[in-house]
Amino acid sequence: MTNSPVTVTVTGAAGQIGYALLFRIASGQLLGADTPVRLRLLEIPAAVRAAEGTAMELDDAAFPLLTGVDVVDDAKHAFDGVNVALLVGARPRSKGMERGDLLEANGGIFAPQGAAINAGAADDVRVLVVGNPANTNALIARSHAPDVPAERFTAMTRLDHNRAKAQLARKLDVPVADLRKLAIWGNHSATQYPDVSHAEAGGRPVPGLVDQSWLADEFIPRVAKRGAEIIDVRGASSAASAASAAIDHIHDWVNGTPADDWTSAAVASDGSYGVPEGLVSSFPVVARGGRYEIVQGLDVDAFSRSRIDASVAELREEQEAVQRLGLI
Ligand SMILES: NC(=O)c1ccc[n+]([C@@H]2O[C@H](COP(=O)([O-])OP(=O)(O)OC[C@H]3O[C@@H](n4cnc5c(N)ncnc54)[C@H](O)[C@@H]3O)[C@@H](O)[C@H]2O)c1
Ligand SMILES: O=C(O)C[C@H](O)C(=O)O
Repeated sequence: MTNSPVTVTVTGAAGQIGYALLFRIASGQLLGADTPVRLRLLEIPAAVRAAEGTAMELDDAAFPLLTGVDVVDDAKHAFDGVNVALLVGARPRSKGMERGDLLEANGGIFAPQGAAINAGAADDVRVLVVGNPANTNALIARSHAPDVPAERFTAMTRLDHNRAKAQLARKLDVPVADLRKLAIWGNHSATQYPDVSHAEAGGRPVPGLVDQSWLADEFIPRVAKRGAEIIDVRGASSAASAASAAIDHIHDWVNGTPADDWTSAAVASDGSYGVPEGLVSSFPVVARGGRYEIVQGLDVDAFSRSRIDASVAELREEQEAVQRLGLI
């Protein structure tokens, strides 16, 4: 990143994730304390006034790194010259819905946004899709942006990764900072596979520290269904934790992951680990030189294989569904 202002566009800026995200971006937590930021807030017309209220609060916070805030209701303007695009704006699910139920409702948002990114984004644009169903929305946006390298369209599974870390730390009674090499595979949905088979706690292999029944019957479903659990308990879907994970995802993409660790992100598959090329699937990834790269050469045992295959099968079904809807 340079020291000239970076343009960051946040869609759904008046929503609950937007409200938790914007102040952290403006304070420098997204890109670092030396990088000035220009914010673009995209909303639907009915929510523009609320976004303008948030822009007023951003002014009032007097962030030294914030060089300007624009509130807009058209995608073309929102993505003109954008360097970092956070596609949050979408309808969240309510109690009893699966994320797949949102496919049609939210799919229509991401085709025009992909086209607007294709038309106007900066050459170094990085896109993170947060709005659900995030993996397939990223696929839709990417398919309308043929001039942007596929690797620039990612979807968020960092919240799942962070949730997995928190659950494992609690089980082992260790600080989260002691944990390395967890991975989320597949879809950001209940089929996702939170994988600890390569994980370490304070340098010790995690598989020797937990039993398989805890992993299969408690840990995996707890992490995979945490979104629904939050909706049930909080009465609204995760917001501050989702914003925090979005900050982590972009921060690491730009600044790199630590040498002795990896993280998780949903990226365009290159066919690694048998995941069909092009699907936006979560993998263990490292960030080097401003690029996310899939960690290669990991052993995948039979249990992991069946979990990864199940989640990838769901991604293929979603891909076929949006093909039928004419969205890709
Ligand atoms: N990937 C993840 O880990 C993760 C985690 C939490 C939430 N989510 C998803 O993030 C999305 C947003 O959640 P939220 O709680 O902030 O919802 P919210 O309803 O509070 O806010 C969504 C905002 O998006 C706006 N919006 C709708 N269509 C738009 C469009 N075409 N362009 C711009 N803005 C538009 C709405 O006006 C609203 O202000 C949901 O899809 C939710 O399921 C994903
Ligand atoms: O679960 C949801 O619908 C919201 C979000 O994807 C989450 O994981 O919290």
